[in-house]
Amino acid sequence: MTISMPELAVKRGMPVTIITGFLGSGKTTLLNHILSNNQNLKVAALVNEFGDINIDSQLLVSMDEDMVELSNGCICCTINDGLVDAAYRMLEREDGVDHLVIETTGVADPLPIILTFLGTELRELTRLDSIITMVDTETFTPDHFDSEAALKQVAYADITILNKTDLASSEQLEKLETYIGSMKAGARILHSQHGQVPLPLILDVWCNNPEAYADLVQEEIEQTDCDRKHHGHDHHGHDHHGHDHHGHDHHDREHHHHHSSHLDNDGFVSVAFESDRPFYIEKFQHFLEERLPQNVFRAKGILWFEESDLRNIFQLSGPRFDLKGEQWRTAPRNQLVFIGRHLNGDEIRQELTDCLVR
Ligand SMILES: Nc1nc2c(ncn2[C@@H]2O[C@H](COP(=O)(O)OP(=O)(O)OP(=O)(O)O)[C@@H](O)[C@H]2O)c(=O)[nH]1
Repeated sequence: MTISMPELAVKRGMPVTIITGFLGSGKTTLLNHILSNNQNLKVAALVNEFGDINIDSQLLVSMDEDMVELSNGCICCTINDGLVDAAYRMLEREDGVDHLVIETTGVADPLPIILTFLGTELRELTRLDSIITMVDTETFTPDHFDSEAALKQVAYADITILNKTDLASSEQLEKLETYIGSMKAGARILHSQHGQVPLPLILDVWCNNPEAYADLVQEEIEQTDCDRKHHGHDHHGHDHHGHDHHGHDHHDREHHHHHSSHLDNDGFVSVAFESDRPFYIEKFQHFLEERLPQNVFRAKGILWFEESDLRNIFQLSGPRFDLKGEQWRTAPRNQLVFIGRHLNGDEIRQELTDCLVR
């Protein structure tokens, strides 16, 4: 097979790990654990985030910046467009990368990403090592948040990590383990708190079996070849989407792959807020406790308070939130993302504006 990239001094067979899991389940926490404990293994990460501002990149442990690539938006399209390019950049690095880790957004169906590795020219250059699915043991229930994506994340897992065991009873944990075992015979299941699992259990484990999706892979290969014919030598040929002024994707169904039917992120939307003015701490706290819409499922951000010299990392996941202070490394500013169903962005932004110092 010929590849249209001129510079082909790339490494072959690079192991790839996909970390998936629902909003707030602990994907970034696991990635940080990997990046802090990888020792001699050179790990590069691709992080895809749902929301218009990249908060995750700022929450990753300090490391060689070139080793992390980011993108925002709907994973079905955006990452596929950029994924092949980004993977190539990693493969071509002169100083070499030993392992590629991809963190999906919390509302992503992992299948299109799996198929991108198995069904495009990347299949000759990479080896899908495993799909790891993080599960929040405290909040996950068999209705999987009414989200098709959440169900698929569990269904496609090669390794399931039942995370946040500190927040769940042993009964809850046992029930969840039985449920997941019933969905997938022979599932590999690990338990963790803050993603702390021994890396030899999750990296270079040869857990993915491409035969499991052989038919879909075959279709993807045919589709990719067909795209290539129609789109000249563009090596991924996913020329099927545009952005509106909010940076959200519009999908052109005509060219859209059959398996990327997960177009609406299961109804989840994200609302971003940024400001160069600080919040009054009391007003912000009042907003969180009294005014925050019930349907906010997840929020995260970097907060600047009038009353504090610290950069406050804000995390809200399901029923709980926390703030952690650390030193600013940049000029202070506020950056926040709220994620949920049926959110009224204007209302949330107005509430937040009212918390700012004038
Ligand atoms: N108590 C407890 N909190 C945890 C654990 N693992 C992660 N968290 C917290 O859960 C919150 C969400 O974790 P993240 O790693 O950001 O989750 P994520 O899956 O990357 O979230 P999205 O980016 O929204 O998809 C953070 O506040 C973490 O500190 C755990 O085992 N126990």
